Amino acid sequence: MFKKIIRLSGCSGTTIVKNIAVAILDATTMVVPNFCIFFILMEMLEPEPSNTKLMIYCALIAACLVARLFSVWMSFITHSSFSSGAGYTMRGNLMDKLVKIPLGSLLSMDLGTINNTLLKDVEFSEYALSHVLSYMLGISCVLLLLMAGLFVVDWRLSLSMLIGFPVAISLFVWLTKLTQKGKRRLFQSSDTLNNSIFEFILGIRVLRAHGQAEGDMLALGEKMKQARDAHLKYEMGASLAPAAFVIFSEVGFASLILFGLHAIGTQTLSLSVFLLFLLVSMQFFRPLTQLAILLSQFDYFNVSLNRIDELLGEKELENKHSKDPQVSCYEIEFNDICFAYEEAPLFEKVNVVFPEQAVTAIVGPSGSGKSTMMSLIARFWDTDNGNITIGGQKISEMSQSKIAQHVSMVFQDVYLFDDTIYNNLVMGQDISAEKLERVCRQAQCWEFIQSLPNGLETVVGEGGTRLSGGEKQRISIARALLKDAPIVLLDEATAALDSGNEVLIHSAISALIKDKTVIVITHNLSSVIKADKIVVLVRGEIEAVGVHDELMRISPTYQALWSDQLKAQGWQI
Ligand SMILES: Nc1ncnc2c1ncn2[C@@H]1O[C@H](COP(=O)(O)OP(=O)(O)OP(=O)(O)O)[C@@H](O)[C@H]1O
Repeated sequence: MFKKIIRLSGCSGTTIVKNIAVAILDATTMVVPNFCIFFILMEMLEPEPSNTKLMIYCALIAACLVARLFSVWMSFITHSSFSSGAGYTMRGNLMDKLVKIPLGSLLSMDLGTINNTLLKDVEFSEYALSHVLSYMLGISCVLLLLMAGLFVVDWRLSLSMLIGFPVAISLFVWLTKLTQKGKRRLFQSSDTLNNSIFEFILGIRVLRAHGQAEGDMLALGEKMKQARDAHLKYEMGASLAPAAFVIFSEVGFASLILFGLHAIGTQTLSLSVFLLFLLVSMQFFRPLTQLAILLSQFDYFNVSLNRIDELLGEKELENKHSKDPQVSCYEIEFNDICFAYEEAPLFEKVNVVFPEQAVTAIVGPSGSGKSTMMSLIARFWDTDNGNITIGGQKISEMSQSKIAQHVSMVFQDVYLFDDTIYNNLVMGQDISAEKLERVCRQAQCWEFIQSLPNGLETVVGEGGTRLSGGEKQRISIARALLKDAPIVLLDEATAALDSGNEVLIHSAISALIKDKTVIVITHNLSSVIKADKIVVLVRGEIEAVGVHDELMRISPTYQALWSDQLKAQGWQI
């Protein structure tokens, strides 16, 4: 476990040595005065006490008090800087990991679990490193020093003090192991509840519209109860180990008194030594209770560390070459692509070319793999076999940032950040005011931005909640236009818009796709008639490739899609 702490916290050997040194100094300043008091008492019981010796003991006590001020201050600084440094490193590594794992895997993870790991587990680790680990270290040093001192004075009494330890330690380890499952259950119930709370907030509109405002459908009440029960069960189980440890180790106190009285009776022990043991045993058994509680908290910390470690162990997108290959043309090619989300393959040896500076439409029934094709081009997932190339260069050898430079995407669901329209548009790029206005006009969003109270400085709310669907869509097109990437992927970009918005967005899209390699997915077949190439996809297989007239002759699926669309247009509400 210590290896894991060092690995995950990123702390150096020097930091560990510093922490241990401070703990030893702290413990020494606590233990030495006890023995000095004993020696002062012994000296005073002598017929002629030595003033020099008494002065030395008093000076030692004073020196320990001064050193203690320093050690307390030092331990506060070293432990806090260790724990906050470790928290910073863990959070940084986790964020770095989230950037490197395939987007598809990331999106399929539970939001509640990621949130709990990034916030709760890291926070608890910080707390455990600054409070639990440091106190454990300090208390252990005090106990070891006290015991070493006592062994020097009288090993028989020392052994009698430790008589209950073998049983106490065995019971502690056994009971701690027994609560492992409870700990996992506690974390899982917290993740599940957290996830449902996220779902509740994100889906609040749907829930209210369906009279589910109290979240009954998500069984929030039940999940809260489960979290409460898991917590209660864990607390009850977790308190057993420290309780058993304290009870059995304190048997040593009774054994010390019995053995001490017996030894005094047989005149093999002096009263002063017995008094020393009684005095020091108070200092010994009290911190032992604290140590037992800290040890069980430390075990809880172990679960948090494992969860952080698990997330850090998630598979990353592979980058086979350190240098990004140069791309001079933007034709996209699928060569023998095999891909499966889970067990069942979706694509098996798919071959298709998306020509440069041409519009290719992908059509096919729902679930045939159209969006997956786009996700693979953007390298949200890595393929299981085969290569996707841009201008002949494998995308598996390109970094995420390089692919992002080549590819712009516009989806049906637009996400805007809770920031100004300006920042949502430029996305960190340095763009001149003239260019911004020109692009916004092209994307048909300049007028409505100007009509907002703060224009470009208007804050849009989380996810862009203060804007309409059409407004958000035009901003996302302006964003893609500003990026000016040579490849544009449009996934149902105009679905769910009213006809007024659709006209505006179609003219915005025309500006976006000019002279670009464009791949478009749309259920509105009338907009694919003019496409340079149409790919018909059925259950992950390419049924036919061609232009509209050809496909109307050779592709049964394309004919069926048209026939369905014409029927749907005849529908009346
Ligand atoms: N993240 C995922 N994990 C597991 N399976 C997935 C995932 N995303 C999609 N699928 C499955 O892969 C198949 C293809 O999905 P995809 O979204 O690519 O189809 P599509 O043709 O774009 O569908 P639609 O037209 O309805 O949007 C479907 O069976 C879908 O259930």
